[in-house]
Amino acid sequence: MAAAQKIKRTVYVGPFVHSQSLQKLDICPTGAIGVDETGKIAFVERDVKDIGDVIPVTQKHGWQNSQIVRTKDNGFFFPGFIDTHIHASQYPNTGIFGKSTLLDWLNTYTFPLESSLSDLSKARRVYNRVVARTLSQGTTTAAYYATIHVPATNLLADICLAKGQRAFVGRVCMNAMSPEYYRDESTEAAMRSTRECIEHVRGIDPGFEIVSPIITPRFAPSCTRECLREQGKLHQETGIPCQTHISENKNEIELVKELFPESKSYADVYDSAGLLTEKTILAHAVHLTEEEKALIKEREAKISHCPASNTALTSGSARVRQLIDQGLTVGLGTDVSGGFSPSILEMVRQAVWVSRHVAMSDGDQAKLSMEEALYLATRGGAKVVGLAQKVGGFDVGMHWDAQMISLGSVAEDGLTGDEIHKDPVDVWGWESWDERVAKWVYNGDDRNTAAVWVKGRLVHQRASFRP
Ligand SMILES: Nc1nc2[nH]cnc2c(=O)[nH]1
Ligand SMILES: [Zn+2]
Repeated sequence: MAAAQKIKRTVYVGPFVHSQSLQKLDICPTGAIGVDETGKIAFVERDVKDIGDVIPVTQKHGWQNSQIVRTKDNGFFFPGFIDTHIHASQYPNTGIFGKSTLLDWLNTYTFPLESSLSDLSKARRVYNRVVARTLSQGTTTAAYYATIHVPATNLLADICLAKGQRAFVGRVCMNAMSPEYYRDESTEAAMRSTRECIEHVRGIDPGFEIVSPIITPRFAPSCTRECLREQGKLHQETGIPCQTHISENKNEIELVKELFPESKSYADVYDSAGLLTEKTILAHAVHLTEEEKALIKEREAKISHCPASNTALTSGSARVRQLIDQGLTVGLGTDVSGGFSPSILEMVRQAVWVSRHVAMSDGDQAKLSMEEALYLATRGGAKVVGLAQKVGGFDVGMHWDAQMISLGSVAEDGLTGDEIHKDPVDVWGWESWDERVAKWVYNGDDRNTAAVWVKGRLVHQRASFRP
């Protein structure tokens, strides 16, 4: 099923930027990165004397016949973004939430839309669009929620694989507190459907190299105890990762207390079902107690911070700086369509903004820096989805999951080539590299994403750009 595309040995020449650590961006203005036929980084040269002449570099590595791809327009290479929480099925609702909060938002907007994806031709249109759109925004890995429908969920996995996006594809499990028209009939039915989706992915990508299944109990209120336990058993037996929501909204937390009175906390509901492990992604985590944070840390479960969604649904402001300082592993999630944008670059901004609002009440130590937010979008996200050895940075041996950022191009400014050349340094090109990255983070969008690769395969390019 995978579109077999032969990858040419390629040297990516030009500046590159990636996270060295949480606080530190590594900015290399004179780089050349060699990517082999398996899509892995074979070498990283940092000091290319003459960026116009890479023959010495290719000779040094015996790569004379390789393809050369260069940055343009004051651009740079940056690791692909990792969206650790996105509902592919909710894409048509992006931006629609009114004044609702979580529980009425689910009933008003979300369940009717998700239910309509039983229509496979609609699912095909929606899923083709969401995968193409997220790739165009530089998202090379996404942890997707689909719907309860097996054929549509399998189709999402097919589309991710065909378009080359690294993805975790989850069939949503929900056999309780959900509308009659949109729920799993029983635990047995839910488990059967979940297994069918897992086997489908095994059939199209046996090593789960690009697409992986992910066990997806929607959230505690939408699953019976028995259903949670069965999913926990499957998670433990197969080692297939798991994703769910936690502690997003205060009414939701009260509901969990009512539904699971025997549990010490929301986190404990998942823990006692065997669903809290180092392969679990917990979305939101806005209102966790100290005990819950300690439990999540002990289990090494991961957190997807969804700042846009938490603001849109007025769920609250996650103390993300505190979560990180307390040793929890955090990545960013768009949470489309609770979140209003499918762009992780937008989530970088939103994470910074939310932390600044927290800082206005809690003090400056709550602030997340731009460098830290970029780390969460890349290496942090890679840790959350269990791919830290493969993606999120430009280290030798890692996969080439990357985007080429292009700044100040002619088309974006609406200027002609002549006009640009008359005044080439006025808007772009005069700043320090730190400032250039900041200008991209705070002003950039998909027009700056010239090209995107996953495991060395070109998976998106802007119409005006030919590598
Ligand atoms: N944001 C969000 N929270 C949820 N909790 C349960 N389902 C959902 C969902 O679809 N979106
Ligand atoms: Zn969500």
